[in-house]
Amino acid sequence: MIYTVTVNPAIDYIVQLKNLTLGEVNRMDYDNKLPGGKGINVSRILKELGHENTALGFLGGFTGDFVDNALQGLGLQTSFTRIAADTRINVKIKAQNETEINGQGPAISEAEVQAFSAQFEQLTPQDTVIFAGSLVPSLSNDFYLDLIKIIRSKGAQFVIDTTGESLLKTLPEHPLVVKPNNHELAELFGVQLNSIADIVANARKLLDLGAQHVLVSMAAEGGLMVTKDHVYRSEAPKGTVINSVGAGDSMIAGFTGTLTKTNDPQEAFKYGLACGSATTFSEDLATREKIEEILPQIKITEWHE
Ligand SMILES: Nc1ncnc2c1ncn2[C@@H]1O[C@H](COP(=O)(O)OP(=O)(O)OP(=O)(O)O)[C@@H](O)[C@H]1O
Ligand SMILES: O=P(O)(O)OC[C@@]1(O)O[C@H](CO)[C@@H](O)[C@@H]1O
Repeated sequence: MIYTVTVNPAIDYIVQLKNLTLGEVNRMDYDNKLPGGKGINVSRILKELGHENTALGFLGGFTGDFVDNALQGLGLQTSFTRIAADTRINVKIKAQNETEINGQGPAISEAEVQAFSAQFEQLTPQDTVIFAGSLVPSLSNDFYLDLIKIIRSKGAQFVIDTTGESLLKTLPEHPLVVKPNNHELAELFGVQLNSIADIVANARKLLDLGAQHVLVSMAAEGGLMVTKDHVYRSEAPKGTVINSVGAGDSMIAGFTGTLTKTNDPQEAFKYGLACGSATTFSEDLATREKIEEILPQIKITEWHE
């Protein structure tokens, strides 16, 4: 079973207007509320692809009820821990350009954390846990790492989509895959990445530090997969960009779902790329139909120095 963990879910409040003028009263042309949070997005794409999964995390208040109902409506399997405080609302403004205003997230009590963490005792070596998204301020920076240690003690795999020090700390526990984008990779090692060779050299550092597979996403430039013996590259298919929210989550879902099913990293990379682009070309997250439309356009080649 694949589990996704969204510690800090959200209602993604999508607001569309032609022009946003700061300091003025602006009127929306269109708005929509979607269940959001990176792990939840991963779960939604996994489900589209037919990979059985359960979404875990914390939900509270009327906003938490909204997210829960929306996920039930989508037919997602969930096991969220209820909390007293309200789940956050993240504002996504689509005007001349895209602006996101994400909430910090609710406080989570020690008892709520205990109830959540107890679920990890049931894991088996057949399970994979995907952590994605920010922590809430009341949790320690080692929250993911402590859970990862439990996961590894059960022989299960984990995937983590985070950045900076929080990512580096998890590498000795051998994540199945990590997926920084090229900017995050540069920041992680305090370097400038001026060429594919630079990106590959720094992605290799993540392998050396313990990651089993490294993907580097490069938005409209496509992506790279770096393994011990090979580097694969793909351009991104061309299309009209409608929504960039969730492209990275979709890539993680496509890659991890396919890898755990087929054990074929190249096939998994292909699905990851197709899911990322399919979401970019959709209003909400990609549907299976859109992913299947994009899949034949993905061409992976081996990259050599
Ligand atoms: N403009 C685009 N055109 C085509 N494909 C895209 C585009 N943007 C993203 N993708 C696809 O989605 C993948 C993931 O996107 P990106 O590199 O933006 O991840 P990210 O920075 O984690 O995204 P986000 O945080 O916005 O979800 C890319 O590797 C690419 O395959
Ligand atoms: O604040 P975080 O947890 O880093 O990111 C949360 C978020 O921006 O990520 C998703 C897109 O990747 C959205 O659904 C959600 O609002």
